[in-house]
Amino acid sequence: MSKAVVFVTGNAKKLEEVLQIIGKAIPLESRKIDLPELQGDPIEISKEKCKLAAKEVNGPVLCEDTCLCFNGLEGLPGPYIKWFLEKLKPEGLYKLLDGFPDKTGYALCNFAYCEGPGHEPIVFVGRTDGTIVPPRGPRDFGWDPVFQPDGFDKTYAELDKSIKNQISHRTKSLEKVKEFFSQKNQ
Ligand SMILES: O=c1nc[nH]c2c1ncn2[C@H]1C[C@H](O)[C@@H](COP(=O)(O)OP(=O)(O)OP(=O)(O)O)O1
Ligand SMILES: [Mg+2]
Repeated sequence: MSKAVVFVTGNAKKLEEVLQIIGKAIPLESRKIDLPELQGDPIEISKEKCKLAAKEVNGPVLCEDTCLCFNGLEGLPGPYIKWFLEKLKPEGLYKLLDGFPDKTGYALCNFAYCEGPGHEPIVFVGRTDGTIVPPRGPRDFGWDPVFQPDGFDKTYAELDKSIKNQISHRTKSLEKVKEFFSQKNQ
């Protein structure tokens, strides 16, 4: 019998969304562990984060790392968005682009799956393109108020949760995770 997969995150809002998106497609347990904020290439970060999670849990784990990338800033803040958001708040994120005419950007979610300690993680990339705008909408989840996905006139924060969950970076990554598990369990 295969062991349950543990989704490791320290972020309750992330967990909430993951459970909404994944439904019953993958039976998940969750574990609240604050994994280190690594630096470098986003794919490498999610792999290393997942290895650390697998070590902590000593079994199969999923985790993800989320980036918000500004095209005008060559992809920054990217994986460092957590600290930028914490210090600058949503207003400051938009102001960062003062002097940069290109306000486009993208949200990136890299899920990683690791079978257990010593195994190489597999990464599933999900990306949603959009524009960085002055903050609008509820403040309950991260940088949602400043990200307006392409094709919508509302920010992630203003959109119905069900709409965000149809088009988000997280959903696109999880579609690939679901596909992987459905093949694996055949
Ligand atoms: O859909 C999202 N909409 C808005 N904001 C979001 C979203 N997803 C993550 N975020 C925020 C949380 C954190 O400030 C940063 C990502 O950093 P990231 O390290 O991946 O998340 P975290 O440290 O909160 O949780 P974890 O324990 O899973 O690493 O962007
Ligand atoms: Mg983190």
